[in-house]
Amino acid sequence: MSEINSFPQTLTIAGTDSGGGAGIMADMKTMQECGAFSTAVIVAVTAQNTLGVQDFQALDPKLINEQFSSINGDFKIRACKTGMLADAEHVSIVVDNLKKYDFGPLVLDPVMIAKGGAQLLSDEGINTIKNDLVKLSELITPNIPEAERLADCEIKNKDDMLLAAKKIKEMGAKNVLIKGGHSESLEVNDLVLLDDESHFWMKSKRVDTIRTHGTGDTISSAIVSRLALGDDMKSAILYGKDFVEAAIKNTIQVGHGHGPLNHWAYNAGGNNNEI
Ligand SMILES: Nc1ncnc2c1ncn2[C@@H]1O[C@H](COP(=O)(O)OP(=O)(O)O)[C@@H](O)[C@H]1O
Ligand SMILES: Cc1ncc(COP(=O)(O)OP(=O)(O)O)c(N)n1
Repeated sequence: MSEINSFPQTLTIAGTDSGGGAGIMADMKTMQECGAFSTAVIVAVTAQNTLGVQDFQALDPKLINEQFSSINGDFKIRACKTGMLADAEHVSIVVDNLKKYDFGPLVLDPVMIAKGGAQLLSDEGINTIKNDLVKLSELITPNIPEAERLADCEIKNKDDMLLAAKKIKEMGAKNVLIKGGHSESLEVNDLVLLDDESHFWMKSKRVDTIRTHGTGDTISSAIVSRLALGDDMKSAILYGKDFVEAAIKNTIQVGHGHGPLNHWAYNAGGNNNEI
């Protein structure tokens, strides 16, 4: 007889996206495709579609604490991630619960601003992430504007990215992935700075599309899933990059704006990596 909770289980702590493309919705679709059973603590609810974020509200702290308790009381979570955390109070609630329960390695996706421009984390919330949450993370995955904010520097080229990654690692993150999707170049360069201070670049061709809603959620969730399945950090990150690349390349036509990714593509054999 198989043991209860032997199946790889993950947790996403984030906000919902009514449009289905980002946040907890993208996380759970990705985790499903990557072979993990996903659970979720909802921190905030957004009214959102591919055109932008129309409204959002963070949940009552008591209900957030109860969700953590419910998950801890029944499942064996092997790896977890955070996404949209709204404000300083909610970041602190998450920090307290991550200290209280063992949910395995944490991948911190420091979501700040959605592609449509909506601010999903207050300025105070950014400070609380820097002071209290970064040090709990096994991996932090900022995009370029988020890395600039965390490291308090401007990123104009690959040297700047490496400098920022080193500064963020000094804040207490074990491993750092700076995603290059927001650069101007025809090539997308993601930087990985590992625990042992070594670093490498993940290079891919920029796909000419506006359908990139939820790219950050998708790569971080694929990484979390692979960690839960037993991969080491480097293998999990490389897998995450392949997964998101396939999901961006194989566009699906949904919505009028920044459309969602194709989360089926990787398993359908959709990533022919030419570079
Ligand atoms: N147009 C694109 N073509 C190819 N890869 C992309 C593109 N946009 C983003 N990516 C990749 O998607 C992942 C998420 O990157 P990014 O968009 O920078 O993060 P976020 O969604 O958090 O803003 C990274 O691996 C990045 O290289
Ligand atoms: C609820 C929620 N969480 C996160 C995001 C941001 O997702 P991201 O992967 O950075 O993609 P964009 O929204 O920037 O396209 C979100 N929008 N909503």
